[in-house]
Amino acid sequence: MGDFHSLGLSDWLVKQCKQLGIDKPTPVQENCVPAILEGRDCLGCAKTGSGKTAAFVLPVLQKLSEDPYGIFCLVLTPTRSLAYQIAEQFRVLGKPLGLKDCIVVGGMDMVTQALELSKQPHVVVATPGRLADHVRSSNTFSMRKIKFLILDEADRLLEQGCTDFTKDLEEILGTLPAKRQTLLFSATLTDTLQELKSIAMNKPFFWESTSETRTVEELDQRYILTPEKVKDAYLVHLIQTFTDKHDDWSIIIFTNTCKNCQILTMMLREFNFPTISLHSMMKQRQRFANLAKFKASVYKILIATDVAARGLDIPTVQVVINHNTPGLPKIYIHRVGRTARAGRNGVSITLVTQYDIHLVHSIEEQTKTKLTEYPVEEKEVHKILTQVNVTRRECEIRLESTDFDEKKEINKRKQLILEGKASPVFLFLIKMPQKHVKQHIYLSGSSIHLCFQLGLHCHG
Ligand SMILES: Nc1ncnc2c1ncn2[C@@H]1O[C@H](COP(=O)(O)OP(=O)(O)OP(=O)(O)O)[C@@H](O)[C@H]1O
Repeated sequence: MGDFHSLGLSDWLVKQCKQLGIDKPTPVQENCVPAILEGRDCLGCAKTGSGKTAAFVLPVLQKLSEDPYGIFCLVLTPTRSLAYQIAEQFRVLGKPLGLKDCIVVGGMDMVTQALELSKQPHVVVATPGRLADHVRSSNTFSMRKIKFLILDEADRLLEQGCTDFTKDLEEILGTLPAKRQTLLFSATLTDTLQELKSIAMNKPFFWESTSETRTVEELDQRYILTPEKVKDAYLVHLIQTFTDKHDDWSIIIFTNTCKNCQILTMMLREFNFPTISLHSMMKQRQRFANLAKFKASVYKILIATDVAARGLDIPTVQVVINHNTPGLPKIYIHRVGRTARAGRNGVSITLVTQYDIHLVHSIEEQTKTKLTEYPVEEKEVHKILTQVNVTRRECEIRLESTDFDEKKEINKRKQLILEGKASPVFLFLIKMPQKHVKQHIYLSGSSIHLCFQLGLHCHG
């Protein structure tokens, strides 16, 4: 393996890498950096935690230093926290350049962002929805001269999942010059490869790690077979044993819904575990604050939905627990990839019910790895079973007495509006005094819909 000089990077960049403890290029960097410096489009598919971010940040900074102007590079990424993380890498590695960056994500003030965009930053890191909003509503910035378009977690950006980015992407792509370099990176590219190839203009350089397995060797992948009703007791037991043995470990627990995330957080706190949550029903500032506290190890346990499954780079995370078995192997790959990063060791434990066994089989098939059983003293789990289940029930009741479900309903409506499926001028919410009845006045264009909502059911 060569060094960063031999890839064609300048002294100042090599020095910056050294300062970050990055001495030798990883295979994805070794292969993609020279191709990008040559001016080629690039598709890079490498395992989680293998340094894909620097594989695009370094050549972009090199080119930027040769001809600095704004806006030089646009990076698109599916989640807000990832946008901040990528911008941070640009900022740190590009410090000697006096790099100006701008982060454009939802949940933050649009006017401030518009102002920053108008100052022509060198690099814009954005989530597609919010950037498309700016493209539609503002003419104070131009991306007509960008040299680089980067899609990080490219397969997620291009797939048509619950958050469908394709419309926003089309809008953004329409404002970019045809002559540019397009770089696409992910740990799971193959599904959408054809689509990705058609987005890249030049004949792209394609690099995929040759390893047989899709997950890293340093990751010890385990499962626990458990009936649904005993899951939480296993979870509490696992955390107890990990925290008894290790002071400096952080744990990420993935679960399937925002509500479950909230309930598990409340429940683990009842057991005095320093727990914090991250999900899409939280305000953006709260999400950042929680993530920062977790990164700083103020809280050792993060309970998250898949909003945190991709890209997050937190070196202290030693354990990933899947409270539910992911339905798609690629979600599994990204989730467990939050540990065992950059050559470190890590453990993942997936709680599997009898209904999920087929999911484990398809995960094993895709990752080309066999999950092994995690040994647990069942007697210990049974000792805490009743206490755990009662605590969970209490937390559920406590959550029901808050406006959590109502917020969910409002978020759903906002999403519909954003997707253009409803186009209200305003959305008013009036709370009725009765315990379970809420009245929503909902102005859609010129017509007013009065929705009475009973619990979760909306009759409008
Ligand atoms: N050449 C290197 N040597 C050592 N560490 C590195 C090197 N390049 C990057 N790193 C570090 O490795 C960690 C993981 O890098 P990065 O977040 O870019 O991974 P990734 O491949 O994008 O993972 P994911 O697919 O999960 O997003 C980071 O902390 C980064 O600073």
